[in-house]
Amino acid sequence: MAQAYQPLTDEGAIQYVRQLPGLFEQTAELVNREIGDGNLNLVFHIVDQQSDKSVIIKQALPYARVVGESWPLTLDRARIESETLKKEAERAPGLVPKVFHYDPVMALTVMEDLSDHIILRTGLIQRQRYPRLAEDIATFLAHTLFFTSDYYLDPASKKELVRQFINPELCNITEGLVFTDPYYDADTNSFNPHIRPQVEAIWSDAVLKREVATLKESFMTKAQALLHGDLHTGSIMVTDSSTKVIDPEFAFVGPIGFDIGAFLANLFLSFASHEGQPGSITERREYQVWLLETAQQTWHRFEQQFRTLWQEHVRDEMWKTPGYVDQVLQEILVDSIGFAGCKMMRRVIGLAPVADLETIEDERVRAEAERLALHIGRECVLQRRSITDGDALVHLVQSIAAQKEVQI
Ligand SMILES: Nc1ncnc2c1ncn2[C@@H]1O[C@H](COP(=O)(O)OP(=O)(O)O)[C@@H](O)[C@H]1O
Ligand SMILES: CSC[C@H]1O[C@H](OP(=O)(O)O)[C@H](O)[C@@H]1O
Repeated sequence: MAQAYQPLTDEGAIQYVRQLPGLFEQTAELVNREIGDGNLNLVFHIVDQQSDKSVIIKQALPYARVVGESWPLTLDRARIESETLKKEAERAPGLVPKVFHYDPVMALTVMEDLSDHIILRTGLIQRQRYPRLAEDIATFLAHTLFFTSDYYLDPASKKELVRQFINPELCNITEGLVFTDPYYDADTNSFNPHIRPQVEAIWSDAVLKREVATLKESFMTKAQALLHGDLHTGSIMVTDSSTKVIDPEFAFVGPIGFDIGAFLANLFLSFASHEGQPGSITERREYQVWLLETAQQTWHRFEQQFRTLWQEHVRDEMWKTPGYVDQVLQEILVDSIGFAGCKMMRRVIGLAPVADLETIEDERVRAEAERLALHIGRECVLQRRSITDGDALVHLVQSIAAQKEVQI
């Protein structure tokens, strides 16, 4: 075990897992590849060529990988990630990778290798359909969020949970990159020059910015439940029959709608991207229908499961008042749609774009998809309070896409 933090080399990662009890035989022929493709961390894939047994080591760097050493970042995010994965495994068994080992000094987690899965975003770009996706994500959301909220936990345990998952540096990234930088001419922004008029319209839209300001305040103050904190389609790995949620280093106790909104936003970003991805119009339209059905089903099944958990477990007598759960769920839906809107606009205007849009090679074609994403994002923020169910949400997205001239 290392006495001081150091980033692992390829060989160091092999030596590290070799000395951990219970993982590999002494005779194991270990090979290693660094496969990290995210913005922040190192990820090593280590395989025993004799037995085919494999593990993943994820190690935090003391800075944000995408920017470099000029952006220092806490190593505590590795603790947040491993402790969140363990909590999620208790409440949503089978939907997260197993944690084998966590090392606070090396800021690393050794976990189950999910290389038989692919990153959902990649699957969506390839227009794959995942029959279990809506149900599994709804289950993950309903269970992880309900059981870490005041609706279930006693007040002292809930406040201890808030303390355990104080995550100021990672929250600060979201506060900046999601809720502030896209709304002015920030240095961190990076967008397609063909959409500058639409981006400038957003910068000067005071009505929109007041609504985003409200959502930012909710993100910072509404300590409802332990969130994953970054539930985009790059944080979900899938096969036809399995769904796993990875990468909860942005976890903290925040508004329930933030996780739901992140997932919906990324389905809608994929929806917009298929305006510009290659393929016949029929193929693309049919896939867009599947994406919207998945969004609708995710909300529908989340709501049903959350209601069931509420009926069985809600703790406080006042919250058993008839109609209160309906009010709570309506507020969660409105928050989710608002956060979804912000999450869409940040991926078009700000740092850290998404491959769904970036893989559209022709930048004029990409601009059309990006304008649609901005338009959906803006309307989600502005119209969120008038939406009462998943059907109405899907209808909103469809009606925006159906407009011939997309104007912001
Ligand atoms: N448990 C795992 N099994 C297999 N591959 C993984 C696993 N965890 C991460 N990866 C791979 O590493 C990549 C980066 O991981 P991620 O946790 O998203 O890192 P970051 O925090 O830097 O974004 C993922 O996109 C995925 O390809
Ligand atoms: C400088 S961090 C940018 C961006 O990256 C994170 O995503 P991931 O760790 O999955 O790559 C998060 O969404 C941050 O906002």
